[in-house]
Amino acid sequence: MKKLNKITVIGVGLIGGSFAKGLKEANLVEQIVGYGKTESTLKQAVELGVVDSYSTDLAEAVANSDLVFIATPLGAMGQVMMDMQPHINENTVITDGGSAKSEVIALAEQAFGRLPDNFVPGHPIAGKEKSGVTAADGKLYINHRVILTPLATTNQAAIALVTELWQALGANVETMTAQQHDEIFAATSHLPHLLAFALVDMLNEHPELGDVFKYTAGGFRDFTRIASSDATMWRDISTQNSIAIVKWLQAYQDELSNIIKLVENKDGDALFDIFTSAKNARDTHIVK
Ligand SMILES: NC(=O)c1ccc[n+]([C@@H]2O[C@H](COP(=O)([O-])OP(=O)(O)OC[C@H]3O[C@@H](n4cnc5c(N)ncnc54)[C@H](O)[C@@H]3O)[C@@H](O)[C@H]2O)c1
Ligand SMILES: O=C(O)C(=O)C[C@]1(C(=O)O)C=C[C@@H](O)C=C1
Repeated sequence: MKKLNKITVIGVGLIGGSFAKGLKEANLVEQIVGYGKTESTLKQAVELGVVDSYSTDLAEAVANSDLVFIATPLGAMGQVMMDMQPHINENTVITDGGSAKSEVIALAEQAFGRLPDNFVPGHPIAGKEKSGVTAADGKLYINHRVILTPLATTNQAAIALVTELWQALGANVETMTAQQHDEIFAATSHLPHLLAFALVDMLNEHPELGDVFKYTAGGFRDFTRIASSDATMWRDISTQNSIAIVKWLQAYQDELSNIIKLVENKDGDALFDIFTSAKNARDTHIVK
């Protein structure tokens, strides 16, 4: 692809930093500028070679940018877009990396008065339980999906540019509606994170178990790695995608209620069928 002049990353943490670092490593942009809340983080981003420079002035950071990537926690995106709106050039493509999409689209409509044709909502399906610029990794997106949720009015050239950039980072880009996205990722990503947080919190709240974490092993570690994820990020996802998340939490509660009954009744055959069906599904679709 043609080398771009300037990209601005707002929120230079794990997701924004990995995007910037990957593009720098691929030598696809003349200048990547970081903007964020904390100047020390931005300085560190330059020192780590994640961005070329930074600005603490949003107007300066977005001026004449080819593309602005918003990678703050979801709860900060509405204000960021409002603050950015008076300064952004109408040819600048705007995209984001937020983990829930319908609310971001509604916030963009509010901030800009109408949804900008150059706004391409997105979500990389890659990450880790670590956050911050020190966790940024230019290879994070290789062989991972990126979901774009453009609207019928979204500019095709803007979609093409965002697609090309993600592909240059090694990602596989797919498109769906924001509603489909929020439903699917409530089930496959948001639900497991809430379950992991709930399990660790529950055991932590039972002092009668003593030093219970001392006795955890691989199974617990695998199940709960994501309970080390950032609390701000997951608070914002839970509140912005609450309807879909509640639906899937309730479905899980129903499944658990059924399993409780089967365990109480020592119904080994029914439990065996559930475990076999789950193992087959996981072995077929996930474990390669
Ligand atoms: N962590 C993951 O696994 C993952 C995966 C996919 C998408 N996401 C999404 O990406 C976004 C960023 O997540 P992350 O894991 O990179 O978080 P992070 O904490 O690593 O980075 C967020 C950055 O945003 C900055 N920031 C916070 N408020 C700001 C504000 N008001 N203005 C400017 N900068 C601000 C922080 O200082 C930090 O540098 C979130 O919306 C999250 O839902 C995260
Ligand atoms: O691998 C992890 O640690 C992640 O949490 C990444 C993960 C997920 O797989 O659910 C988490 C949230 C995102 O929005 C996308 C990806």
